[in-house]
Amino acid sequence: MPIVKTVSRAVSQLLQSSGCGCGISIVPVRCIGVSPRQVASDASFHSVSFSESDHPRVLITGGLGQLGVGLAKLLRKRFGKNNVILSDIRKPADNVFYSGPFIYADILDYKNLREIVVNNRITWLFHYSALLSAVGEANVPLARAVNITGLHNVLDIAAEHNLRLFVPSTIGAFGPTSPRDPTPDLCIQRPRTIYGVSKVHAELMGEYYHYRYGLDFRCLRYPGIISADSQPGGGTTDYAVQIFHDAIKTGKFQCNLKPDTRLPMMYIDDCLKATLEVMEAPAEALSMRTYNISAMSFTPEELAQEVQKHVPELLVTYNVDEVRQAIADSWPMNFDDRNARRDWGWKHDYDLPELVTTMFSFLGSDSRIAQAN
Ligand SMILES: NC(=O)c1ccc[n+]([C@@H]2O[C@H](COP(=O)([O-])OP(=O)(O)OC[C@H]3O[C@@H](n4cnc5c(N)ncnc54)[C@H](O)[C@@H]3O)[C@@H](O)[C@H]2O)c1
Ligand SMILES: C[C@@H](O)[C@H](N)C(=O)O
Repeated sequence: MPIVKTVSRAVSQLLQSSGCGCGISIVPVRCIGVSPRQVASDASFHSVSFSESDHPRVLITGGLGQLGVGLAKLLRKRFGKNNVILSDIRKPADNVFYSGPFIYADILDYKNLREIVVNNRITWLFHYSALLSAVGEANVPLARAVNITGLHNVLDIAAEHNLRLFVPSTIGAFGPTSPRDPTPDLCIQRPRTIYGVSKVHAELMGEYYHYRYGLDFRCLRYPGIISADSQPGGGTTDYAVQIFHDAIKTGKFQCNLKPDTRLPMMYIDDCLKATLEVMEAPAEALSMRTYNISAMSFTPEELAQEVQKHVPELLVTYNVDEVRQAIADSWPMNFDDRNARRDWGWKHDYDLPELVTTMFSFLGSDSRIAQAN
């Protein structure tokens, strides 16, 4: 394949001329600053860098989903509004459009993505575009394209332009043969969904690019994320957001998982805090490039009991969705995140009671069932 040949030629040229002390048999590939889609002749063109003291120039892909708008808000507070560009293939709501830079970016369009990175002098990329677990099973070809081909585009552009790259992984990157209670960082990963397979692929490709091309790849495996002001995009853990809306609007909630299905979960503020922290962590602190992060773990029954402390009238019934249940039954019940806590000081703020109180105060406790009826 021509690309492979070009890269290997470039690599051997570099090995001969760089004077970096790399041996041929055991290659410390961090010395090799060649990106996979870039020939050696224009490598120097991309070596233009910015002062270390500058704020990063950030691009978020797939930014109009459950997590991206909150991430943009957090990063804009830290780095300045105009240093953070939100992007997606969907049309943004007015409040999002007017809150800071927004741009159309289809991650399947390699040239367009590269143009955005170049024209905006992007230095950090948060790659949020994905099809989640349940919608992925409903459209495998699209999930494969977005989650795998899209990731390849992002990886190549990040390597080529020397970006720091964050790609989220998930509890869904584990499967029925993984230890489930708790699930450590390093263990068997044989997920049975296209979503999970694509996320294991992302973890491995990101780490490979890190060791092979020196890409500054960072990855967290998120639990199911719970947020008040954004809707989940078609996952297995969506019930844990929907229950709050239904409790307030109708006082009735039909859960699509069995009452005793235990899954790791996290409030969005903790998730976004961890994301910024791992991106800001000094490289020397990171003994790994992919970390589990954990906060709490509960079943639908336990969540319903906590919600009923705020809305005692809430009626919960169960109508199990076989696809989602099978997925949930293959996922971790508890996540072991000791490495994140040790390496870069990860610490969550929200346990189940604080999560539920915060969700209700956000959603407006005075609009609860009593008023809705
Ligand atoms: N929300 C969670 O509970 C959770 C948990 C673990 C991991 N994650 C990961 O975090 C990331 C963000 O999750 P989310 O919940 O915001 O997802 P989401 O499904 O809500 O949003 C994904 C976004 O990707 C966009 N997208 C789809 N195809 C695209 C394309 N071709 N080009 C550009 N954008 C495209 C969609 O328009 C959508 O806005 C994902 O990678 C997801 O796997 C999320
Ligand atoms: C867990 C996570 O990856 C997502 N919320 C899903 O259920 O698919």
